[in-house]
Amino acid sequence: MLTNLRIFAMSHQIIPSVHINNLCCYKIRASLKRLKPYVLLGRNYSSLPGLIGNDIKSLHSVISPPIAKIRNIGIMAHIDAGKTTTTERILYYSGYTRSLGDVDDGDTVTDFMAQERERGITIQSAAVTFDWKGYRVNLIDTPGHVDFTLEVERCLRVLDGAVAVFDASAGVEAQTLTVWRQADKHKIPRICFLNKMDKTGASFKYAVESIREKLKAKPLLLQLPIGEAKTFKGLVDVVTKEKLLWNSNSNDGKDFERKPLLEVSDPELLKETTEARNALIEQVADLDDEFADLVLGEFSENFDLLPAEKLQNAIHRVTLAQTAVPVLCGSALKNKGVQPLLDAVTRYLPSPEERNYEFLQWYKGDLCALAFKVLHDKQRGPLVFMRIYSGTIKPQLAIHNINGNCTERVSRLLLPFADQHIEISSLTAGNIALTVGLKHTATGDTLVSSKSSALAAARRAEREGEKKHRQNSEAERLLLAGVEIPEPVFFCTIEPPSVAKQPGMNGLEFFSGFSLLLAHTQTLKCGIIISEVPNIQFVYRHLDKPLGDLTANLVTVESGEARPIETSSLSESINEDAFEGLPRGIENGIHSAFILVPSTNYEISACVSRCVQKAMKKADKQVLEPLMNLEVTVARDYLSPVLGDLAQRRGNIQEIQTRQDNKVIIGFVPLAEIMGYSTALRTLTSGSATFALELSTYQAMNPQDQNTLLNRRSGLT
Ligand SMILES: Nc1nc2c(ncn2[C@@H]2O[C@H](COP(=O)(O)OP(=O)(O)OP(=O)(O)O)[C@@H](O)[C@H]2O)c(=O)[nH]1
Repeated sequence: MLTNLRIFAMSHQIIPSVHINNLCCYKIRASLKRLKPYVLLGRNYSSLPGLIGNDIKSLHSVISPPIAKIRNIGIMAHIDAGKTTTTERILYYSGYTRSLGDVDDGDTVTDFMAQERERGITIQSAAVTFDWKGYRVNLIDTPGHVDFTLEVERCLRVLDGAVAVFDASAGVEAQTLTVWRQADKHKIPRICFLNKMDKTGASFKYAVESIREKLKAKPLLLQLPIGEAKTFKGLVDVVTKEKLLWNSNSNDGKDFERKPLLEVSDPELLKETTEARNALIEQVADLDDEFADLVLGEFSENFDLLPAEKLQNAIHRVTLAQTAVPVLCGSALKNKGVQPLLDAVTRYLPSPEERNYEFLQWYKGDLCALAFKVLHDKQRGPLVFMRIYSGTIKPQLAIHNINGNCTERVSRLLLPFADQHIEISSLTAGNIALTVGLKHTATGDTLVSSKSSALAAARRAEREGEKKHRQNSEAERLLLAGVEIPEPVFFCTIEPPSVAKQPGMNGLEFFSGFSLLLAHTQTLKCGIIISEVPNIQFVYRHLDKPLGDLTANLVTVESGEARPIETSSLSESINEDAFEGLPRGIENGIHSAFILVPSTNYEISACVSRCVQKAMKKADKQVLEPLMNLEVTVARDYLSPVLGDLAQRRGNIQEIQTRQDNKVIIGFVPLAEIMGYSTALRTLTSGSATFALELSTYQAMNPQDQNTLLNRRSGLT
């Protein structure tokens, strides 16, 4: 099937074949969102010369801040946890916007793509740069859909720290697990923000427990909520023993007061906070020897005397070592808790120089950058987002692309602010830059100042490698690791709806370097709209067991009669590896036959195909199909119909958990049975359920299902 599809793509050269690498995670939310028609930005971001808008405070004041003052941060979470809302508040409080954007109204800065506005979800990561209390924060808003896991991965690998946002009523959800694992892979220090503390069902305790249990992380409770759900009105800072209350008359949350907890006014809260602080001190002391010495020495008699700063420094070290995660809480929507979150970002997450990037020593201050995202701008051409690890980048600088082995020139250098960009004259290590003029740079490419600089770095890396007796190849040592693309589970062919749209398809060739996204709306980012995704094919596999002998008979067909002209046989047992190459081998054979024997007519192709089918039928084959992990969160009332539906889809339910008022169904389902599930689930549950899917494994199909599949494939049914 796979081979056939590829043959199809090959023989129709105008029709590119695209592999969709995303595992699907559909979430039923459209009904919950007020889908507004696309509106232009309500705010003006570009009215002043130099691309900078009225609403944006000048960034020119500190173009290249000291590296210790830089924070490259990502916000990651499950869909709908409130990343975009939190980002909007961050931009507002940091002074770069003058009004609060609202995802429900479709006017946020970070969700600037029309599609994102319409659909109310974050598809494309937008890099945003702002300042907070003397720190430069480069913030990448990462998407929450598993569909866009690749986007998340691209962004995560250039971050020095991340904020994981949770819906406090749901705790750790399926996608949080995925992004958490990705952050683990890239060793990114994190802090947790329990958002939506105002929401019905919000539970600080439940959310903290789920972090402990599901993420296997050690939560450091730096704050406690004052009230929950409807009664949520503020926070307690456990480290300083202060309460933070937001002025109920202020509708933007800018005004809040920080007051020490006093025995006279808050005896209960003070007691609770003192206990929480003592527990925190003990927990941190267990993880940090320096702090343990301090606590056990000077302050062992009375933890109250321990200065907040000493505790904060120890929390910073523990966060960096990733032995525990600070936990904060609030409600972005109700404008509570975001400023303390920003303080925590600058206080606990690392600066670029605190990350241990081994390769930096080989570049010795020369330019070394990683292209982590490429966008295509109609006017400016490719825009390359890059993280600068060492050296300085300037406009008109020629830079060498190690992966592409080419040198090209940066024409302009920009600082990214959502879809607005500020032109600058240089940018140093630790920053995230946006460059114009690099036409051959693709996502994942390593960029250095020159070929000779790359060679010098390679020599240093080699010497270091010898010292450490490492086996890495030169390329491995020199290149920053590329983005790992998950194994595809779908293949499809994309055709333009008409010849007129054909030129637009040429954009597909950019996909190797640009972001490939196939959204539910089937709108490709390069601007091609296709009405539906045709020919979606699942990837089936064949079991690794001997398949027996194969014989291919070549026959001629005369007057409807087949007359054997050649018989060739493979007498050895064939295992999976050989088998996988077999269809391609036969295909190649056919092509060669046409070339070598021009007189042979087209019947040979059909004949060989029948031969192979016959031979394969004789062989003892087993088809493996992709099996997905499925997690459905559904209100109790709808549990039965959802279970009934899953049974019909060959679902295998492992566990049904209770989460607040909801049931969480955990199990497996074959991918082939789950297509169109979002619509079915929406209908079954009146739009109240959500689900997440992830590839689990490939499982053997039972003989009946396998027969049905093979018959369908061979056109018999
Ligand atoms: N009650 C409550 N709702 C919130 C809060 N923060 C966000 N929301 C709502 O939750 C929904 C999702 O918010 P977003 O900010 O779009 O969430 P997101 O995580 O960016 O979602 P994606 O972009 O799809 O990944 C919206 O309807 C918000 O209004 C909060 O603190 N409390």
